[in-house]
Amino acid sequence: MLISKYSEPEFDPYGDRRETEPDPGWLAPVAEKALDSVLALPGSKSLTNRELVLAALADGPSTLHAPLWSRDSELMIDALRALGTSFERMPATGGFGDDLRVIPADELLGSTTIECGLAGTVMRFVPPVAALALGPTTFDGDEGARRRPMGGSIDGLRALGVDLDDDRRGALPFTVHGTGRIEGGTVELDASASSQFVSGLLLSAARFERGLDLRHTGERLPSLPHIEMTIETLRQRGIEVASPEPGRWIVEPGPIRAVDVAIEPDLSNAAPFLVAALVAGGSVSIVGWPDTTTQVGAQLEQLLPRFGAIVERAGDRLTVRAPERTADGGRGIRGADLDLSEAGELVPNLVALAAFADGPSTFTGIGHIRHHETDRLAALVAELNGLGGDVRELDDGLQIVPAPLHGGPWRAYADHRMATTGAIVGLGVDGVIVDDIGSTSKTLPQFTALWEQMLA
Ligand SMILES: O=C(O)C1=C[C@@H](OP(=O)(O)O)[C@@H](O)[C@H](O)C1
Ligand SMILES: C=C(OP(=O)(O)O)C(=O)O
Repeated sequence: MLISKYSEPEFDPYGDRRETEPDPGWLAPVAEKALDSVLALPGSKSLTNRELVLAALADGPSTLHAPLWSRDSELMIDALRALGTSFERMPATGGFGDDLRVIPADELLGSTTIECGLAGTVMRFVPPVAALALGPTTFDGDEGARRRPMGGSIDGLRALGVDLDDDRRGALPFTVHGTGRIEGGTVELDASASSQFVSGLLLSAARFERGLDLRHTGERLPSLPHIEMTIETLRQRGIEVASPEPGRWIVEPGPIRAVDVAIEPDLSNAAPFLVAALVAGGSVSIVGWPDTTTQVGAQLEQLLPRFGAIVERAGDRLTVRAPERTADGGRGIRGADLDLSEAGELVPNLVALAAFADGPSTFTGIGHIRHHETDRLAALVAELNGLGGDVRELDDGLQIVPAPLHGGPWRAYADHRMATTGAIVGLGVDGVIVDDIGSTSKTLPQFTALWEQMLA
């Protein structure tokens, strides 16, 4: 933009109000009674954004039933549209919004800029698609997104012969100079900072001339279930994928079949509601819980009993009940020592649960969540300790010693899961004010409405 000496400052309709009326934040409601709630949840972010990419690369139009409509999925739609994909919204057949028909481009075209927001799935899954497009595509995102590691994706594409400019070396913003084709072949990359480096390459790999033989070289690999999810979505579209040994994946080249898919509810977004049953007492049920799934949120069924929860499955309904109250009126929540390397995205909500337990908890295997929407280890320590908590950061985890908490401000750091964690703490502690509950729009724009429904 050319700014001349005489230009007026850009008109900001909220400018004055922001100065005089600072956002008061969201006063988290305290649970006044035991819960008895049955909830349905919108579609999975991880499934929606994988299916969007695969549908855009497929050999014909695909329909997504009950996809997630949220900031992350809409950024993915915008990104793929910018590369030439067409989308048609269709009346819902269930779920929380329209269905979506995805019509692949005849030829993917770059010469565009893609806004990733704070979405890891957009910044790591779309660059290979941009390399398959003709022309340069520049990627950028929120301030927080520029702090998220991109080295795995960038190095992986470079090793495949793709030309990229990354002035900030391994971080946004960067430009992919797409030539319309990727030769493919053997690649090594270190995905210890994020499994999404692997998923991003696997999702596009069937469109590489020689497919992909990918090896992870780092010492640890977080969020394995998310890689399993990627493999499963590829297989559903007729792609041959093998994993002959841990940390190695082979994708054969070939057409990506156009299929209609129903998106499962987001089981990781079930976490705050299910945890609420233990903090408030009573029970919370989620309907539409799939029989089998690759979503890591399904592990809540095994994880919550470690804290004393009673979990039942009846048909498509998962119910979590609080344990018996203790003789002195305590919640009866137990502390738990857990390796959460597979389930990093559940950590913030489980930390809130551990803060109300009757003994300490230690969560390990989660150093990589320092690179999520914010440094989640530092953020959880700062916010809980700010309310009187006793949380300590470990090399690759957290130790949570329950302590009496008091009300006060809770910063979300633009992180949806920090915001929902503040809501959980606020159920049990009067006066918790979340500064940015709107950040839940990243994956669950209906969060406050569902929270109120749960408490009604
Ligand atoms: O592929 C995905 O859909 C995701 C992978 C995981 O990322 P990391 O491997 O970076 O933890 C997870 O935490 C994130 O919420 C979603
Ligand atoms: C880490 C997360 O998101 P992203 O897909 O942006 O990595 C998350 O949702 O917890």
